[in-house]
Amino acid sequence: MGDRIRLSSSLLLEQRAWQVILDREGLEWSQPQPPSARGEESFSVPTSEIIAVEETEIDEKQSNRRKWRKMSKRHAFTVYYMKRKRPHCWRCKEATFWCVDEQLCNQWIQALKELIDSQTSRPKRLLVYINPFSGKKQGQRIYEQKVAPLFSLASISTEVVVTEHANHAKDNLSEVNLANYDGIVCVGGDGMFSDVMHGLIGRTQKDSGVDQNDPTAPLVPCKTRIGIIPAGSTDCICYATVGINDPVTSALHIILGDSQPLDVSSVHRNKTFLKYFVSLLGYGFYGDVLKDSEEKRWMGSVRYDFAGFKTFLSHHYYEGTVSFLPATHTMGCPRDGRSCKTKCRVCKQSKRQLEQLQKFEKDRHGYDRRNQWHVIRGKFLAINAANMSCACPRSPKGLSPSAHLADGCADLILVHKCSRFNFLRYLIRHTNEDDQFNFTFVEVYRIRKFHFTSQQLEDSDDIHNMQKKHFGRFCSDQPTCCCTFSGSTWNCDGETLESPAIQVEVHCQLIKLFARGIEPPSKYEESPSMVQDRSYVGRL
Ligand SMILES: CCCCCCCCCCCCC/C=C/[C@@H](O)[C@H](COP(=O)(O)O)NC(C)=O
Ligand SMILES: Nc1ncnc2c1ncn2[C@@H]1O[C@H](COP(=O)(O)OP(=O)(O)O)[C@@H](O)[C@H]1O
Ligand SMILES: [Ca+2]
Repeated sequence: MGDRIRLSSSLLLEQRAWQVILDREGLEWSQPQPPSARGEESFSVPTSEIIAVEETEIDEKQSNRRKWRKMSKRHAFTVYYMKRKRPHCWRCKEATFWCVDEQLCNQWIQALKELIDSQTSRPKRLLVYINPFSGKKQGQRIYEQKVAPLFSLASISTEVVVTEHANHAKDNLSEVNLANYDGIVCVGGDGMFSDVMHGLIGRTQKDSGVDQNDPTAPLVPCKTRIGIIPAGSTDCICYATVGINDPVTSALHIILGDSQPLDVSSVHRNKTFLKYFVSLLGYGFYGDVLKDSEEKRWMGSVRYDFAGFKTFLSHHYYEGTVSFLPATHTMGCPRDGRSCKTKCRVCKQSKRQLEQLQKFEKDRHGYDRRNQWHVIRGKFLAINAANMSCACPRSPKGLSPSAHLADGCADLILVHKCSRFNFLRYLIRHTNEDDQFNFTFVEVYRIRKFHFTSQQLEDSDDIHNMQKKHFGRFCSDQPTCCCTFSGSTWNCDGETLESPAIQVEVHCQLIKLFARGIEPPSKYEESPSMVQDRSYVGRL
């Protein structure tokens, strides 16, 4: 839309006349002479929050109403826009404006359409993957009833794939023509997102000739954004990037073309790529909870409560060595209370400084005096690497409340062996305002890379080294070693991963989501209150 477009007309809304103005900034309507009893009434919707405009069909009943009979011809258009219902929760609202003649009505529709088209970050074609078995098995219903009508209102064309097996989305993404789509949408939980993300990252690396098995290879960032329609059991990734697990809100973030960069961490064992994660990589407690709950899938999301209780009672600890490279490129730290918000400055600055640091390291062939690895040997109840806060309905502040979405760091949380009572106190602090890191048995570090080796593997390595010396065999070089270990399992974004030794590296802003991070509360207060409070989709 050109700068020249500015419309200003007197139009009817809810049987009252309003002065309505449209310019590049957005749409505004106010009472020309505010009745003193009501006070001044004025409403505005920024361009970035206008969803669609449609010519309004006028039914007989409406047109026969006395008020409308005064108008020679009955022409109206409806504007659909986003409204903040409560913090982080968005809805699609509508306002119908009546015009004196057809020409004026068309002029308004045309101008609004041009304005919407000028929003180039909005997707027009989406590839949608639905896991019909996520969470309460409502994925398909949620998509068809709450999301598809909004996509069609916003003139977005979709290709929908209902998955038939695990890894279906991942396999499919290795062959589709990505140029045909402006984004990928996954309907499901964290596991479904993981499938889609692995497909997209794997595809991008393959197309760019990058070998994912090489732990030192710089990965190529993915251009296509991913949208998450939450329909899973935990929905941590959606909750921590949007602030709520609500399908309509997520659909609106997609439609309005939001973009939130996200760090992705890679997990390798020696020269073998194992997995990526964006939220949690957890060994010990969270790994055991996940492994136990996988056998109880039929229970739905309560499986986590059962498995959580059982795992808590079993109180297993695991011995091993953690070594990590602390992040020196960021001004944030895990206990500074500066949580990641929309357009986060910590993330922006960290990315810039990380690029400088990486250039410096490259010039010096990896050598940097600050690159000091820390080594901690111990008995751990839990080892958690949180790439983001990991907030979810079970823990609204998350495992690491001040972790950032896009700073190139993860927060490494080490929970040392302690009494059951103390571990319970630690867990409970995930659900209240108290600092869960304020315990002598808990350590937390902001890191770029970390390694873990279980005690059993270290011991068997010693034996193997001896064997190698005497017999020339060395089986622990293999990713799937012939030995069995009584170690824990990794919980990698809700997917189980078995490996007694891993190397993890954070890749700053490797992917982008249709989201905008956590909006500060002031945004909700700014949201316009509406004359016409009919929700288009809220009732569905
Ligand atoms: C006594 C009180 C105990 C309260 C403990 C609260 C801690 C809750 C922390 C939640 C863990 C967040 C990490 C998210 C993991 C998901 O990826 C994963 C899989 O989610 P999905 O089923 O795919 O949606 N879910 C779980 C529970 O491991
Ligand atoms: N049609 C399917 N049948 C079985 N498993 C599937 C199907 N589609 C996807 N999956 C797998 O289901 C797992 C869990 O999915 P997710 O959406 O996270 O549900 P939940 O939140 O209930 O765990 C994912 O690992 C995904 O690969
Ligand atoms: Ca991060």
